[in-house]
Amino acid sequence: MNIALLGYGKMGKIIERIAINRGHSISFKADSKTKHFDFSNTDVAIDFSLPSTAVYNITQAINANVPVISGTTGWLADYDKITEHCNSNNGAFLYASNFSLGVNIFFEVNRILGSLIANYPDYNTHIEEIHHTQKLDAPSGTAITLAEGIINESDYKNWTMEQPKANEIKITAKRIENVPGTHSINYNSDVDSIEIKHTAHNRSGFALGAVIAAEWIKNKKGVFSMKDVLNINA
Ligand SMILES: NC(=O)C1=CN([C@@H]2O[C@H](COP(=O)(O)OP(=O)(O)OC[C@H]3O[C@@H](n4cnc5c(N)ncnc54)[C@H](O)[C@@H]3O)[C@@H](O)[C@H]2O)C=CC1
Ligand SMILES: O=C(O)C1=N[C@H](C(=O)O)C[C@H](O)C1
Repeated sequence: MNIALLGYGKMGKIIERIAINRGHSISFKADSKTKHFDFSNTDVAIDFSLPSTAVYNITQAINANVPVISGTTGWLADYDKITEHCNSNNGAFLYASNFSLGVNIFFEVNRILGSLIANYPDYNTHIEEIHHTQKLDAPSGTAITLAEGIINESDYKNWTMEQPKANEIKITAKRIENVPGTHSINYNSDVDSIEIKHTAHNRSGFALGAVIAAEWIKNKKGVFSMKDVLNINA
């Protein structure tokens, strides 16, 4: 399969290596200097770029009738606009805040724990994410997905990075040199605490998940998530 890399930074380079190891070719690589995207020899596009460029990149791929997956975070205010554009053009699009298998399992554990603790209001909920210092957005897309997972199972209505109100989940974002991505959810009461945590040791898990998603979406139409790729029905 021929893959276009929309974004050739830390993630784009690892995706290239894993895609080639799995027998794929790179049709073109776009970075901040690329003026024109030539999708003529592309089966699937993979966008890992910047919060400010993801919407443009995804739109270009959809307009060229090329299935596109995006791992770029920090642009989700436009998610509904993109899914409408995809559906009205009979395109194929998949966004995941985190492509790693481990985090997608973690999302399910988070959801189940959130639904269990929802019955016990003595526990205070706190999400913490830690990333490298080059990260442009905060909180991380993964932390937002984790918060939404808990909100869907409980009386929480929102997340915040400020002082939380009673129905808000507090998210703390820390930036530390070279950390690929660590997420933990802590439930704390006066008598005990429960914590679940996912630690990425490097970026290969994200990149492998993105290539697997690209292989999966080829020849499909619609808007998808990693639940579809990994066949998670929980
Ligand atoms: N969903 C997931 O599993 C993961 C998501 N991410 C997200 O992916 C994004 C990229 O992460 P990194 O590769 O670490 O960042 P990076 O800063 O290393 O790379 C971004 C690349 O985008 C390029 N770029 C800038 N303008 C562009 C344009 N108009 N078109 C195409 N490319 C352009 C830059 O030249 C740079 O090479 C971030 O939003 C990050 O949060 C990162 C890791 C995993
Ligand atoms: O910017 C990163 O590096 C990462 N971004 C994603 C996010 O915002 O959740 C996924 C991963 O944690 C690495």
